[in-house]
Amino acid sequence: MIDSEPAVLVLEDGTRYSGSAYGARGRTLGEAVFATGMTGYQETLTDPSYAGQIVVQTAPHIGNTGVNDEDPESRRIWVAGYVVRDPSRVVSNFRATRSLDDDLAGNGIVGISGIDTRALTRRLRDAGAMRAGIFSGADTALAADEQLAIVRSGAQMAGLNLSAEVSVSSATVTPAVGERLGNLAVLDLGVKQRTIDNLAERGFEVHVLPQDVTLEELLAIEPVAVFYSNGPGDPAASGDHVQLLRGVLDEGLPFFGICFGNQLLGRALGLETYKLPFGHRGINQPVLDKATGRIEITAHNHGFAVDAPLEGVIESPNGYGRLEVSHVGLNDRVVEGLRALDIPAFSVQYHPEAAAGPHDANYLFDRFRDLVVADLAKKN
Ligand SMILES: NC(=O)CC[C@H](N)C(=O)O
Repeated sequence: MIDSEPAVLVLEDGTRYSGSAYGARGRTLGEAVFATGMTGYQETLTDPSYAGQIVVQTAPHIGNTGVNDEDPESRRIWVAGYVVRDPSRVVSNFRATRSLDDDLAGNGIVGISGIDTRALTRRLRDAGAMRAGIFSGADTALAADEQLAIVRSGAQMAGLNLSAEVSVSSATVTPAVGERLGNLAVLDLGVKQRTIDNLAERGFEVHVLPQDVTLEELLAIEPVAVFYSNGPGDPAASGDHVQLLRGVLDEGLPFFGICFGNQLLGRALGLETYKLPFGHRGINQPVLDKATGRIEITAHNHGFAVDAPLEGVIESPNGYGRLEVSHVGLNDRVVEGLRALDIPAFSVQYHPEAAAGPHDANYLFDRFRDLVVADLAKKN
């Protein structure tokens, strides 16, 4: 269903884009960011790392394959708002059970269509990610300066802790596929389904734990290793998760972290994180794996990054021995992975689970399994 009810997107710098209401009607606030994937809108919408963000799709035509029940990465849509150029008028796919417009409306997600997403993306690229609001339905009657004041009263992403919003409230268990290696403690900061699947396929019994779990509760499941997931928010506002991770590392447990998990490993080891001007969001980002010299095309979704020298060995300021940057983003030379040299811990800033593709980085789950197997052999 496409209609022409008016809607407006307002950026905190005062820029306004007029378009049509898409999805639910009303008002929504969030940080405006752009995502460059040509495919995978369902995976984008259901990625918990997008909580608190209004996502702009740079691909102009969205919704062609509708919405199916197999591709979601979590139990619901998490974006705060959705911006597209040209929504598909027809749904054409054998798996589709509904249209994207209906799915957004059903989930209460306020969107806007018919705006110049290319101009908007250039604005966000030049001025940086910023607070924004979408106003439709009765909220279009608000005066422009009133709408702008509402946008400017919204939360800044820097300093925001959103983990409690997205995490499970009680533990869930996914059995290992094939030969069982042992229990894996996964701290759920917004974990994606494909990550759980990949870990289970490597022989882990995957225990997804609430984000406020204590070290004692975590150790009580007798994990052979610990994993920290991706997730929304500013890693600098996640002191409790960093403390928990230091406890895990002090126990000598092998550790793997993805995205938010990479930023928290960096902080646990004593490095700083910082906010990127507009971030990396898409499925076509080149990354160098320094260990092999191989360049991978990878999926990204991050607005913050770890601050560390790209070359050479660093001494952990927190006493965890030597560490190095393992992966480098080739578009802007941003840290995309960390490896500790004296403890069994590593992490990547990007997404080896890579829904909706590409799968170049899938080997990282094997690397984690190998690390745990070696650790178990050493301890036995
Ligand atoms: N996907 C993620 O884990 C994102 C991590 C963090 N919220 C960031 O924006 O950088």
